[in-house]
Amino acid sequence: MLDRILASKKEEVANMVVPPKEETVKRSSFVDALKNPNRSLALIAEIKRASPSKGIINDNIDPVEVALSYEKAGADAISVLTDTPFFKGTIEDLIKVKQSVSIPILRKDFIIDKRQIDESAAIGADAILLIVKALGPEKTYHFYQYAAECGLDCLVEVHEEAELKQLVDVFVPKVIGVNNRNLSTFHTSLDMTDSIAKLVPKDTVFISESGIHSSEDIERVKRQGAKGVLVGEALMKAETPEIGIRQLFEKERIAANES
Ligand SMILES: O=P(O)(O)OC[C@@H](O)[C@@H](O)c1c[nH]c2ccccc12
Repeated sequence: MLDRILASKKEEVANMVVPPKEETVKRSSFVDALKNPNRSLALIAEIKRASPSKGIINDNIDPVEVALSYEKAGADAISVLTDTPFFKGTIEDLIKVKQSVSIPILRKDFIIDKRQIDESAAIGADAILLIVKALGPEKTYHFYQYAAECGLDCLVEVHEEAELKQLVDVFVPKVIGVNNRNLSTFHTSLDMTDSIAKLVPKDTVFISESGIHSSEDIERVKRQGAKGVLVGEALMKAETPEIGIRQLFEKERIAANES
């Protein structure tokens, strides 16, 4: 599946027109937000209408309303899918969300070309996702540096131990995420967080991404060493985004009440 997405992205990029840089964008630091979370674990709450693995998740949303609810419920950052063919997200979603909240925005897409980094800066993203499996470690490094020149932070995503080992031989990013979902097979297991956690360099913020549905899952990845989580489906399917976030961090509230 990743191959299909990347092939479609290649075509998209060939036809893209990068919008002019918006000088008035006020960037907010993704890295700082993750380092100073509102809870014992940072929450990146995702706006995701659909995915190739789950089909339609929740098509009936106003991304601005969801973003405002995420911010109000104490999310530390918001991830906005901007890929249209596979995830039903749009660049307009990100532009509107950035204009409505003050917490940092991660552009979630498949970045394979530097011009998409220019575009991300122009539309107001604060950070971008770089997928090591799609880029390889060297290109990930070059894109990471170029993003920094554009004022953007990166979430560098790995899935396997070997990928992480190759990556840290080249450079150590400030934020590394493990995708608990294999993008080729869609198999999802929180065991991935466990195996990757052991290899993440000490000063790197470590994020567990995908397949997190309950407060038990949150406690589990926290025990495994994650400093943050990226959650989409569980929040998009909750009665409201606030209720979803409250339920995810229920154990934490109980612990706080008891002490
Ligand atoms: O909806 P979930 O299982 O909570 O997952 C969110 C996020 O981790 C997932 O959307 C994601 C992680 N890495 C990606 C790369 C591309 C597209 C999507 C993703």
